[in-house]
Amino acid sequence: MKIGLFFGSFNPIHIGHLIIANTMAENTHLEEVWFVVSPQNPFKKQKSLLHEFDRLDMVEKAIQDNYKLKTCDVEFHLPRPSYTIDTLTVLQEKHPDHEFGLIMGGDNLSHFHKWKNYEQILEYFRLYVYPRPDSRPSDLDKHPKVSFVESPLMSISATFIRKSIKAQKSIRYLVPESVDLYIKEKRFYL
Ligand SMILES: Nc1ncnc2c1ncn2[C@@H]1O[C@H](COP(=O)(O)OP(=O)(O)OP(=O)(O)O)[C@@H](O)[C@H]1O
Ligand SMILES: O=C(O)c1ccc[n+]([C@@H]2O[C@H](COP(=O)([O-])O)[C@@H](O)[C@H]2O)c1
Repeated sequence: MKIGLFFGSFNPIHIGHLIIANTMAENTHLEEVWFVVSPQNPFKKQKSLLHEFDRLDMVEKAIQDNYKLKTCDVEFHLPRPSYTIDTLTVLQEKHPDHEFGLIMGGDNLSHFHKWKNYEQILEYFRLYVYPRPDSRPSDLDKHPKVSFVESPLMSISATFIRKSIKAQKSIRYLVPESVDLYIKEKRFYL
């Protein structure tokens, strides 16, 4: 099976992530998209980073009615910070029959040359990139293993959502209703 691995902090998951995952599942050869929740991005040190279990719960609530979308908590059991090459090695060993590709936003492609063993990732895995406003052009834009999936640009970010919650503003429509209710119930990001 062809699986797209969508790595992220998802702090919290928002409709941008869901549109990206669905676009990839519908418009590429990928048959399923797995949301791989990362406990700790090597480049991000955030005070407002929720526990990984809470972020995973929100992803589960957001994707429950779409059979092509799944969650993956493999990085919960791996050393921190979460280096993608190590996770890919573990996943490929666990699932030798699956063909994995990586899904990311254009902002992550611009910084991809700083990732651990990025050349090795590109040797073995295809990258499916969703364009993001203000992403800087990258030398990898035309790499044979990199495919841009053309789709409408979205300015939405988890940072904007966290700021809105702190400022007591509604985040209705920016996240699925189930996630909005859960954030309110748990008083996250206040
Ligand atoms: N609006 C968007 N357009 C394109 N890609 C996006 C968008 N939002 C998130 N992504 C991509 O989704 C993946 C996970 O992103 P992440 O969980 O960091 O969300 P974020 O909104 O960028 O969060 P934050 O604002 O906290 O940095 C990354 O590959 C990121 O590039
Ligand atoms: O492996 C690396 O060197 C590396 C460097 C930066 C980011 N990543 C991963 O990229 C994913 C996107 O992170 P984020 O926080 O932008 O959602 C997340 O899974 C990180 O662990 C991985």
